[in-house]
Amino acid sequence: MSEAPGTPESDHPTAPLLQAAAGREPDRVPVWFMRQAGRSLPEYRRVREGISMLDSCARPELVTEITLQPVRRYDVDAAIFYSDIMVPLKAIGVDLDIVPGTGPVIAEPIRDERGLAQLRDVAEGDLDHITAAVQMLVAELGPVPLIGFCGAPFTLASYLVEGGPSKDYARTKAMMVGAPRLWQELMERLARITTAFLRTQVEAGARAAQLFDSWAGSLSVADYRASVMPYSAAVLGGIADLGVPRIHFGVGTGELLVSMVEAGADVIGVDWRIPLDVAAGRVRAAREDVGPVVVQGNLDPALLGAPWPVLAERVREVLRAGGRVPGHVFNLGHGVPPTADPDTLARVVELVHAEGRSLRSAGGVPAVSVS
Ligand SMILES: Cc1c2[nH]c(c1CCC(=O)O)Cc1[nH]c(c(CCC(=O)O)c1C)Cc1[nH]c(c(CCC(=O)O)c1C)Cc1[nH]c(c(C)c1CCC(=O)O)C2
Repeated sequence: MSEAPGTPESDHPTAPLLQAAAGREPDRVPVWFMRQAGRSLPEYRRVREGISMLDSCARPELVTEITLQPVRRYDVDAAIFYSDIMVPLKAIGVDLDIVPGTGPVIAEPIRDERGLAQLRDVAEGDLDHITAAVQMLVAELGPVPLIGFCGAPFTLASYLVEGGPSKDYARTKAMMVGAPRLWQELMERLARITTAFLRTQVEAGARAAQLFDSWAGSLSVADYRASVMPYSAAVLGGIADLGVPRIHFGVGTGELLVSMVEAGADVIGVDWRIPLDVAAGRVRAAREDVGPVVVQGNLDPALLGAPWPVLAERVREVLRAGGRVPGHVFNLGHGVPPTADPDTLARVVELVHAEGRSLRSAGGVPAVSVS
């Protein structure tokens, strides 16, 4: 943690991602894809051969190569650090694996006070491989900003309590409402661990940070606000001093967007279930004090398999809706599916860059000029 924070805007003031995140109008609509690095790319499958997911995350040269692969292939406006939300837990010694085709699996799920002992704070040296990987990466990336990320406490808790992926999060929610003190302790520990993971990435050179609360959309607003939001707010607040834009994302969060912004987002990630301008409108209507809302999203990833003319029209629709919001970062509504055709993603990037600006101005709302 001896690294001084970078100078996020001043060294590359024109990075479109950072401009859009600040509510300015860049020369082109920035675009990147969640899970742009990974199994949809043949070059990824090649370098991962015979190496487990978690091992690959512990090798800085491999992390660098895999993170760069989509940047080389597509003209995306950001790289996202190749890692996993479970990596900081692995780094503090939690016995877990990432099982191909299943996802994260926990050897001893956390169900009581005793289980909590697995979650110690991050100590000096635990995240050195993360620092090394980020430093190696930013040296190669040049002007393309790196986005650091972490899983939000609720999404991580869902894996730790269930023991693996879940459809209903039944044990997690039962603990949340039935054992509030245990829940609080679990969430506080996770907030500290994930904050350390995120700070490490930003201090090593990441120029934006995304909090993935992928499964928060399973919660009611009341439960989210009472039992989840304070801990996400602690993570987002815990990196506020670093001065990088914070993106807050979840799936199925139409009802939670206002609370997620309140938790501390500079950019709100939106899935495909709600148009971007409607999402921004909800936030502004509820919270006039939050300032210009910047959105990220929100093409339905399933549509990547549709015939190009149909898909292209849907991309334009997203750009028009984003054009009615003061800042838009184009993305999918969730991660790139493993079956996605990389050539299709390349065409989406081209289209966003070619038509994004004019579709934005056709959208109807004058650009907010900050500078
Ligand atoms: C769901 C899941 C997790 N971890 C894993 C899964 C997938 C299980 C499967 O489908 O086989 C395991 C995993 N995670 C990752 C990989 C390798 C790459 C790939 O499969 O594309 C694999 C095999 C990279 C990753 N995993 C993650 C990233 C970073 C985010 C990104 O690239 O956008 C990467 C490269 C983050 C992650 N990791 C997890 C979540 C919920 C998130 C947040 C993003 C989301 O909701 O999809 C838990």
